[in-house]
Amino acid sequence: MSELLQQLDAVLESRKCEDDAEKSYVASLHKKGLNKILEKVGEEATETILAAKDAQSSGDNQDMIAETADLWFHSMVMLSHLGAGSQDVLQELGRRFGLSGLEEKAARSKEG
Ligand SMILES: N=c1c2ncn([C@@H]3O[C@H](COP(=O)(O)OP(=O)(O)OP(=O)(O)O)[C@@H](O)[C@H]3O)c2ncn1[C@@H]1O[C@H](COP(=O)(O)O)[C@@H](O)[C@H]1O
Repeated sequence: MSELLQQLDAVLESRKCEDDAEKSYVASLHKKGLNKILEKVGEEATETILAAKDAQSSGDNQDMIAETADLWFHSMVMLSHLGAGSQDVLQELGRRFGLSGLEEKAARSKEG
């Protein structure tokens, strides 16, 4: 699965050199710039929340899964636009793996 994210990262990166925004959605986002990309991330986050509420009442997860894919994808475009990638996020999740969220929070408040 991480291989798929890596492949998608490479495609997103290559779209920075694609001049024809008519041919590529990702190139069009890179060209419009960070504000447009962030607008899409916010829009997809809202759509994911609404789809999750619908999934709870209908018992059908399909739309929620599709909206989450849109959110992940646009977040990956954001990372790529700023010179980061999904592997950086996976590394951070790996670092946190097995570390209880409550323990981590308690350690943070002791530090502060
Ligand atoms: N995974 C995706 C992906 N997911 C969603 N989308 C596009 O995201 C767009 C925005 O979704 P919306 O539901 O908001 O659609 P919309 O209302 O038409 O969008 P706006 O007019 O508001 O911009 C749609 O056009 C979707 O097709 C994606 N576009 C591309 N990819 C991947 O990125 C690769 C490169 O894409 P291109 O750069 O277009 O070749 C593709 O091969 C795919 O692997």
